[in-house]
Amino acid sequence: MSAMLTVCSRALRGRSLERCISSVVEIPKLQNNNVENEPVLAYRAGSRERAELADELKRTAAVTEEIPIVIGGQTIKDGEPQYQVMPHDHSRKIAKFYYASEKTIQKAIEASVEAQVRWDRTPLNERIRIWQNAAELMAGAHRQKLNAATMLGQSKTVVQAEIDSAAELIDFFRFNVFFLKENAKYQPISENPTVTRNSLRFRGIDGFIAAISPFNFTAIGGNLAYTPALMGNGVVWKPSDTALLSNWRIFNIMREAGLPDGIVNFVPADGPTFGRVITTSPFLAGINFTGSVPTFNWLWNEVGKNLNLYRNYPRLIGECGGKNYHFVHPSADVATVVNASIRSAFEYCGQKCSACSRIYIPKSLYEPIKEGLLAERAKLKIGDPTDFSVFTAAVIDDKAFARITGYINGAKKNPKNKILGGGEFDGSKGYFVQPTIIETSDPHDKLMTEEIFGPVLTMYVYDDHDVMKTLALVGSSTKFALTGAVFSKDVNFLQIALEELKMTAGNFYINDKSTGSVVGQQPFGGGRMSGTNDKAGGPNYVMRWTSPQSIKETFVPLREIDYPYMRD
Ligand SMILES: NC(=O)c1ccc[n+]([C@@H]2O[C@H](COP(=O)([O-])OP(=O)(O)OC[C@H]3O[C@@H](n4cnc5c(N)ncnc54)[C@H](O)[C@@H]3O)[C@@H](O)[C@H]2O)c1
Ligand SMILES: N[C@@H](CCC=O)C(=O)O
Repeated sequence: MSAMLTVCSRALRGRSLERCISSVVEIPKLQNNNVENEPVLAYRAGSRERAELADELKRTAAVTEEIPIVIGGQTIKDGEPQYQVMPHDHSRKIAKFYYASEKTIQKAIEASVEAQVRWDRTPLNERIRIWQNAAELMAGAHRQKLNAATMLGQSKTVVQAEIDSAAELIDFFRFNVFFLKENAKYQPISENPTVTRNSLRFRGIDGFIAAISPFNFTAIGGNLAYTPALMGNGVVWKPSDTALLSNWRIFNIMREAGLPDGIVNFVPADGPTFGRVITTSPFLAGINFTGSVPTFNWLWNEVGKNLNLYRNYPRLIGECGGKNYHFVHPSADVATVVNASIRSAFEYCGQKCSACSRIYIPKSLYEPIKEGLLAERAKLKIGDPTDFSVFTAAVIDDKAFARITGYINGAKKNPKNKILGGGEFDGSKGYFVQPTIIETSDPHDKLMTEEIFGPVLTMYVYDDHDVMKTLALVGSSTKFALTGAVFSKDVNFLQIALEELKMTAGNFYINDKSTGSVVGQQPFGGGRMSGTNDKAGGPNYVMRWTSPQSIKETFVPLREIDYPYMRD
């Protein structure tokens, strides 16, 4: 229906209960809705995808790509150059970029605020078309460019890149469109639409959204910046220094897909400088953050301090760290526990927010599980991620290397802790830390309670008859509640665990590893200090980025003030 304003002349002559004007509100007609997860390609020897990836890896590794700041379509090269290096070979620079100055960040804010007004008027169908184009480009022509940048820049093996920078990224783009359409189906009740018509429309939020993304998932950068944009917002995107190249490729795909300049502005910057400028802007409408607890706490505190400055209450969405657990019951299947724990703890060097880093094992299963974990750990090949036989590569940077090895060195000195496997590291060529398994006698040791974010798995062995007491420790010993898994063949126990562990994980797995959530299948996010649990990949996430407006239109003139009972 096109927007109409037809004035009824008879009504204007004063005849009551007559339709006066027609509706001016257009409810968008959105095409039929269906969606499926992007298939994960296998990269078997001789496959087309493997050959295409090999070419792209060569092309990407051959140059140091120069990445500018982009504001309103204008490219800027501000300040001292910075470099993104390959974590597994840190002498090799993969990208050169620039930290935006305070003035440049301010300029990006102004461009986003201005663009938001225009963009919010762009019909939903037009926005959806751009997102669908982008998903097709990511799935086809640019898939291997995204994967190559993620493998070389963030040191991911092919399977870890494919599930992230291909499948999950594409899924975010397709599913957010799907959820937007599903949510748009709801229109409020209109009891008699010829007299009064009620409607609800999605608006962006006036101001700008700051998207601040982590290094460990290319897809998360894309989701944090572009889901607010889909919903009609202007965005200032600060990518992580150590994921710049892959994030830059997303930015360019969105331009190619047809996103107008200025809606998302690409602003690499020093974290605290960026944080200070955005939290002191009156136009701050929201922060879409994924990263560590200290950074999110800092941002939250700054927003609190500046509350009187803002035009809106800024929405604070923060998905943070975890101390994810595997809890093993005496009835568990040992092989599943071993394989799931190795994958969860050591894939991508334990640098998934969902990685298992503590495991509770009953005494009765101690020997087979310990032996299994150590045997499998010893087989893992660590090295250059472009070598297809490698299980995992290097940790992201020198800071991560220092933090993780600090925990390992601390464990070596503590008599309560015993390194059972691994414990070696070498940062001379790349930031390599061997997958490490530690046994502790103290369930409150920092190895069992703090986020390490590296390839370190700590086990605590409990007496079988203390199973309930140990279950209680899972939630009481740490402030995090992101992911967790319980392994058991005893249905009664699983039912108890489901209740006892309810608040210990936003993503809870039964007889499966704590990692590997899929968009649309396991919407992701944790509670307690693991974040605001807005469930990326779920139906409500898009709704966090709209400020909906309720509209009531009345088509008949109002002729009196008194109510009928007053005349009875
Ligand atoms: N819950 C989830 O969904 C989820 C997903 C991925 C990662 N994570 C968490 O992210 C962390 C790892 O990522 P990281 O090392 O990139 O985290 P980080 O907190 O160091 O950095 C995240 C982003 O914040 C920026 N930043 C740093 N200080 C800032 C400041 N004062 N103001 C504004 N921005 C600032 C960084 O430059 C980066 O872009 C882990 O704790 C992990 O568990 C959580
Ligand atoms: N989707 C990821 C979590 C993202 C955090 O780093 C998983 O469940 O493995």
